[in-house]
Amino acid sequence: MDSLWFSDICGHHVSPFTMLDFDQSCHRKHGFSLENKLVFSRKLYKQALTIARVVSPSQLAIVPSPDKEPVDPDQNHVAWTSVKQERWEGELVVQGEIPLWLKGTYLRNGPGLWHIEDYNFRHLFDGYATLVKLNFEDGRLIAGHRQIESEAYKAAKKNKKICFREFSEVPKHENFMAYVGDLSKLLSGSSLTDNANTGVVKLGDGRVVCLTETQKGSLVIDPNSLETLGRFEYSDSLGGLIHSAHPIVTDAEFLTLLPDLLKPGYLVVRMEPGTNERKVIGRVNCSGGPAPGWVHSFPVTQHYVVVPEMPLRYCAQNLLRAEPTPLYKFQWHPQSKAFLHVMCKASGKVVTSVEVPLFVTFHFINAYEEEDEDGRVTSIIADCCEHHADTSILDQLRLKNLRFFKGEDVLPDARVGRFKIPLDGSRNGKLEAALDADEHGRGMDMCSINPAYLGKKYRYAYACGAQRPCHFPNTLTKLDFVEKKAKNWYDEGAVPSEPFFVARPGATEEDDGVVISLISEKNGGGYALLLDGSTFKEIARAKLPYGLPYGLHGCWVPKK
Ligand SMILES: CC1=C[C@H](O/C=C(C)\C=C\C2=C(C)CCCC2(C)C)OC1=O
Ligand SMILES: CC(/C=C/C=O)=C\C=C/O
Ligand SMILES: [Fe+2]
Repeated sequence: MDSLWFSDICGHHVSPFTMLDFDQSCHRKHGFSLENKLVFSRKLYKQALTIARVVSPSQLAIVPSPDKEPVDPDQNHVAWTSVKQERWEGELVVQGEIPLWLKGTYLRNGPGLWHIEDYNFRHLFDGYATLVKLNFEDGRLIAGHRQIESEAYKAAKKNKKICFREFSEVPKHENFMAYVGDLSKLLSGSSLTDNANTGVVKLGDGRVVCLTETQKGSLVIDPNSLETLGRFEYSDSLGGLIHSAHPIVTDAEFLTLLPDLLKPGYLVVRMEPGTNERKVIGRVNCSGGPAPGWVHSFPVTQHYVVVPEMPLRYCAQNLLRAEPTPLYKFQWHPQSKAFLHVMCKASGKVVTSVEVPLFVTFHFINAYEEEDEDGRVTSIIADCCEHHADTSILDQLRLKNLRFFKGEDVLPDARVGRFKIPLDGSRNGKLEAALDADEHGRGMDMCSINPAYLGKKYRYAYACGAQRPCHFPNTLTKLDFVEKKAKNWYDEGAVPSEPFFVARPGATEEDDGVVISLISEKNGGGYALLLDGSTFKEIARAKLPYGLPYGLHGCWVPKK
């Protein structure tokens, strides 16, 4: 029989199993068989064996061993537990119906492996990237996951220690001279990670790239095999080490922001499909603060790029530190104020810079232009998942906080923050909630929209909200900005990842499509979930052979 390198789905130990051994082992230890627990019939075993790719033992150099995962059941939710093996692929049993028009691959990236040997990482964003795929065709679903082979991941496996600077983790130095050497490597960027664990985008030319906040962490992958094909080399000489983790990517262009830490500001750049060269659209100088604000994401309208300047700013001193600070590589500068800058995409001119109330956001949702009756643009609306100008969400995403949940309501409140930016020369913009945050349990993050409405007036967004008490966004929510209402989906104890909207080809209604999410369950299981974009009711789910760790952002690769 083909042998599959499987770890125990219940996280007890790691060893190679045949599929049958795997089942028997589960039965021995837990009193249930894989068949009962995972709705895996013998027939499906056979199917899985023919479809599943055989993984060589050498690919499993790093897998969790039992003593490294927390033993307290309150602390080992599969969402915050390292992925159980390097890779897997197989067909899933579908309950319900996958629409026949849904043809293509949903890819989701995220930090899925949070330890090297005995060393456990501290922050959610530190984990080595795990890429997941859900390939839909003819109502069937083939799923898979695979570790991204970044230099940082390969070096960690080889040397059995962290070798590059991650979000909060820094390689340990043997002595002071090694630390000084590392500082010089930091300036050149060579000590920064290329662990592309944040998102994945499909460029207009079809290339699929995994991304993180470092420019060197732009890695091209094969969307079918999930193999890492190599680094995406930017061929321009714009330099810099970091960029926004969320470029705006359409079939026509790739837009991103390059923060300038030396002369505080941002370059707004554009790359055409089929090229690797970013060209500068324009530059925005910061209006306050010693450094640019963190630009994890930014919004665009049809004619403008909105450059956010958050008071949560990059901090050169914190970048150099060996131990994480409470705000990691950032610092909170309320006195430096918050601004939004609006740049014309065609001319690169900054048409306005307005001061806005202090805010904290990872994710902008969308933006659009408002016009007067003569068709003149009078203002810009920009929506984001806003954390009430409170940076404590960064601390809440430490693994010890995520793993330790005793039922207290500790998730800081968030809302859909709606900015109004006047274009009449006024110096101030407004920030208000777009709807009553109680509609979505005062949790708000990880959003998506119908991509056809990017930069245009839109009505719906999909995001993660909260059913309290909770310590992490635990619902999927559909936001209706016209009715100012939300529809919520909830499964007790489950951690859903970003709801991703895929429009039905030919649809004329904004919400005509499906919403895809991957759910990590409290019993260690997991499933792919499909909701109807309009009713927000479940239309299909498919159980995975084992639950996957939490993931961040995804993209859709339609079948050619
Ligand atoms: C959110 C989110 C952040 C994330 O980031 C990963 C990395 C490696 C970030 C690194 C850095 C900064 C955030 C600030 C500037 C320095 C640098 C070290 C590049 O993944 C996420 O999802
Ligand atoms: C998981 C998350 C942010 C991810 C950034 O990419 C936020 C969760 C709660 O707000
Ligand atoms: Fe993000």
